[in-house]
Amino acid sequence: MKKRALISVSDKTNIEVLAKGLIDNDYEIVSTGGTLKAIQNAGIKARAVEEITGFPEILDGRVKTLHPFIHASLLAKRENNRHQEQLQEISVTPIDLVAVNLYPFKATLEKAGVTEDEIVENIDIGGPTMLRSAAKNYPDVTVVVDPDDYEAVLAAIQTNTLDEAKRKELAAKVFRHTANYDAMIANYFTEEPYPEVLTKTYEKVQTLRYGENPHQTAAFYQDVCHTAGTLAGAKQLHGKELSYNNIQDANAALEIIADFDEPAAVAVKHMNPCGIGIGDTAETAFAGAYDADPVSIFGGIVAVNREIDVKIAKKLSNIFLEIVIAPDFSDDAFAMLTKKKNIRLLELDMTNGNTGKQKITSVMGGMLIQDYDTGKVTEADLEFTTKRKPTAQELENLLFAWKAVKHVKSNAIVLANDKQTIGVGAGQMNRIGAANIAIEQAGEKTKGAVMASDAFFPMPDTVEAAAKAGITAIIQPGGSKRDQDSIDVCNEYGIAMVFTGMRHFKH
Ligand SMILES: NC(=O)c1ncn([C@@H]2O[C@H](COP(=O)(O)O)[C@@H](O)[C@H]2O)c1NC=O
Repeated sequence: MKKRALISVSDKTNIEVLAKGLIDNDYEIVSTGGTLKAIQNAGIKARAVEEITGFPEILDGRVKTLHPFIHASLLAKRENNRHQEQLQEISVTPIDLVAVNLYPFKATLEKAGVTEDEIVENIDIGGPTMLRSAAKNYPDVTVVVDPDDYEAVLAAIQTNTLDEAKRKELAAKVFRHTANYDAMIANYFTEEPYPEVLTKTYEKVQTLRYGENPHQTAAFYQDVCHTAGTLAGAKQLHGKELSYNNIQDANAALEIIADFDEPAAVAVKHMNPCGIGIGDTAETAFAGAYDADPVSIFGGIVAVNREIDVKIAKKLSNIFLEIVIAPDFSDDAFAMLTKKKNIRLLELDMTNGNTGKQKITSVMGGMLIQDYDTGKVTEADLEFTTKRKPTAQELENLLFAWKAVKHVKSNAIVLANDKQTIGVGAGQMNRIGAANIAIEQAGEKTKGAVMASDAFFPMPDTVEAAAKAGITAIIQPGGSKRDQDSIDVCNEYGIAMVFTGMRHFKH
């Protein structure tokens, strides 16, 4: 007796290859409306599903294969006599292979000007139902959801090697596929940012050579939707594959640059900025980021939010860098940078600053989710706490330093002057420790510079250290029981201190 295959596909790629291969291997084909037409147009024999069900396609295609005859023929166990008798009682022939792919829900969501109706109509119901029935019955039924698998499946049929293990692999792929599909639909319907069940879904971008260290395995996954403006949406123009640490650092660079509208450049090492510069042009911004710490930038990652021209490329070429990210590279800049085999160049339109809505951190046994820290302060938000108010120049530096310190691991202190960071104290277990590192790094440049602290000063020691180093203005959240002690020290040394009322912890 001939075997029976049911083909019902939205993406009709290579459908004739599959259909012909099956016919050559003594299958008969049953198919739905558009798929049947495509198969018959290729000169291949196939029967309409209505012939099997005795029921017409109705409700504009909402019901075509949703029929007990179809699901009985998919779910009946071959070794189960009762199942076989019941099939005979209703005169239904078992189906041995199912090739189904689903209505393009994701592509529909991403279509410009799409209507709610169109989105809802692209929720496939009959397809997943057949896929799941066939996958559940994998010991007896082969299920193919991916057109890329047609050839391998045909080859296995041909060589009689389509065993239960292979059918189980195909079934697992189906359940991952339908879970991903349903998660996209669930997320489309869900407005609640923290629903009782979280159905995030990700697709693999690449298996990485190793993780944070060579003895760890790793892979990079991207959100199935919304990758525009993110690292996952970047185009790699040159260089070898990104590593796990590259991805983390590049992401940190993008999160920082997203906070700046004006020309800005950032150099990142180990997820902390070692230099941030802004300016009237990308060239001056990069000069600032470079001069901020010409030592640490070595082996780092640079992101610039404007086109990289040949002048910047020349400077970049003089340093060993892992990655350069920019919205564009001029032709001569690209030619110059690509002479370096090891540098990776990523093109990314970062103007919309899309870092994604939520930040996820894994913890043992679960995960934490929070909004991205998109908090911003302007002059109007500041509380002027000291006798001396900051000058216009100091104020500009303070607001710049505040943007920078937000992206430094806590406890964080940033010193800045003249549109560039000059000292960064990151990730210390006490605030004075972070301040001392920043002050030491800035050296003589501290004179007349400003200081930003990501959280309040629990005691006035950091202010005292700032005063001794020649810092003239400080920005910090305020809110400590001992704020007044810090204010008193500022007044003693003529330092202008402002409170933001907003904390920027980053762990
Ligand atoms: N409603 C049903 O009974 C049904 N059965 C199969 N489909 C889908 O219809 C598509 C194929 O349709 P056609 O062969 O008419 O182009 C496939 O993506 C398949 O998953 C259905 N459509 C949606 O639910």
